[in-house]
Amino acid sequence: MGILEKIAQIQEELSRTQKNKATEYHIGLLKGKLARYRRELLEPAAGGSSGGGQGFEVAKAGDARVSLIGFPSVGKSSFLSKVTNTKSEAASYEFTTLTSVGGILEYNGAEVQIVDLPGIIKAAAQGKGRGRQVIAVSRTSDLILMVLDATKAEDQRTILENELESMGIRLNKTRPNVSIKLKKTGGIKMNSITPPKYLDEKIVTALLKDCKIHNADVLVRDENVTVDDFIDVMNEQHISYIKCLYVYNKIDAVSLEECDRLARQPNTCVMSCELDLGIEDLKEEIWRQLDLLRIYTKRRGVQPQFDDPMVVRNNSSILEVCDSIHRDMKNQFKYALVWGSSAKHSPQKCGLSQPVHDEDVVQIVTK
Ligand SMILES: Nc1nc2c(ncn2[C@@H]2O[C@H](COP(=O)(O)OP(=O)(O)OP(=O)(O)O)[C@@H](O)[C@H]2O)c(=O)[nH]1
Ligand SMILES: [K+]
Ligand SMILES: [Mg+2]
Repeated sequence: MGILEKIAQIQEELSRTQKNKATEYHIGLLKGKLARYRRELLEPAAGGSSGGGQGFEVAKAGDARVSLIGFPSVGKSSFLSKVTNTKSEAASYEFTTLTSVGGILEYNGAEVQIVDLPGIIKAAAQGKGRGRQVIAVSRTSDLILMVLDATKAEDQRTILENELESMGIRLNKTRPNVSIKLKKTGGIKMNSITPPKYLDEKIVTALLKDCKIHNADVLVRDENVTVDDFIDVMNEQHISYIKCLYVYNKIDAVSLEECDRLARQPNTCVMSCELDLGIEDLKEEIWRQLDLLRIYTKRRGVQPQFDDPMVVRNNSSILEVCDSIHRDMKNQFKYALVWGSSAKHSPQKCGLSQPVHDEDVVQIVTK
């Protein structure tokens, strides 16, 4: 039996197994097996390309990457052409775009790479259409824009979420707070801060043994960790936690009430590429979600260039600022002077580990 059939068989068994206390354990095991087969399916064949496909993937550029995921003809290419200088062909027929196309959106002095992708369809994760390549690219992004058609049925969003989910992408979720430490002997032990509500040592042991792990210390730091979360941590190398913003396009074609209803959902923006509605709000929301920091570097006695910030990721420190200036900078570093909200007094003298905030002014003093 091939992997696809095995997956189908487990999915079928899961769908006909009633969920209750008595079947909980069995369902957990089935899910563990499902994750294992999916992982096998996604592992690149020896000597083959790593999922992106030859010539499919665009090179990374800019300070962050945003991918456009959606069904055919929802307006992904129209959006790329609208917010960047790159033109991606848009047309009324499906699958107009057949490869990935990258463009740069300039916002608040940052360069955000927007990647337009072919439309994906149901069963993309099983190899239908360009689905797997598209999902492989989306895995490399900092934010997924799930582009939806405001005129289409509600289930488009769930179908896409399921496709991404089955390829190991977790949207708007943080990594479950569990650690698995492999050992040479001693069997499997589970410890926790407060007893987990949805996990016990029996299921944890069975899941690990199914993956040929017989000795490990499991530490559950969050009582709400589920069996699915635990399976994700077991398959960690294949799971990506990525932010997602849901974007309904074509609001020019729905009623005001419908538009209002869509816009009220969490993590959601609405727009019309055709009538140029909501585009500026969406750019602002993309900026907010990416959580980038603008740092103005200055030389001694010279005003910083406020129109040309250096952009670093959230949770960066002076070290990352140094690395962005020059690969060798940290070796010549003596101290930094910082003006702005991260400084206790202005300027504050600090070392490499000092965290920076958005719009800090930084002067690096070298040896
Ligand atoms: N009414 C309306 N039509 C739009 C809007 N944006 C795009 N369209 C139309 O929708 C059709 C598809 O647009 P594309 O940008 O090609 O969509 P896509 O998602 O890139 O499609 P594929 O590349 O085929 O997956 C085109 O005919 C566009 O003119 C909009 O805001 N409102
Ligand atoms: K199209
Ligand atoms: Mg397109």
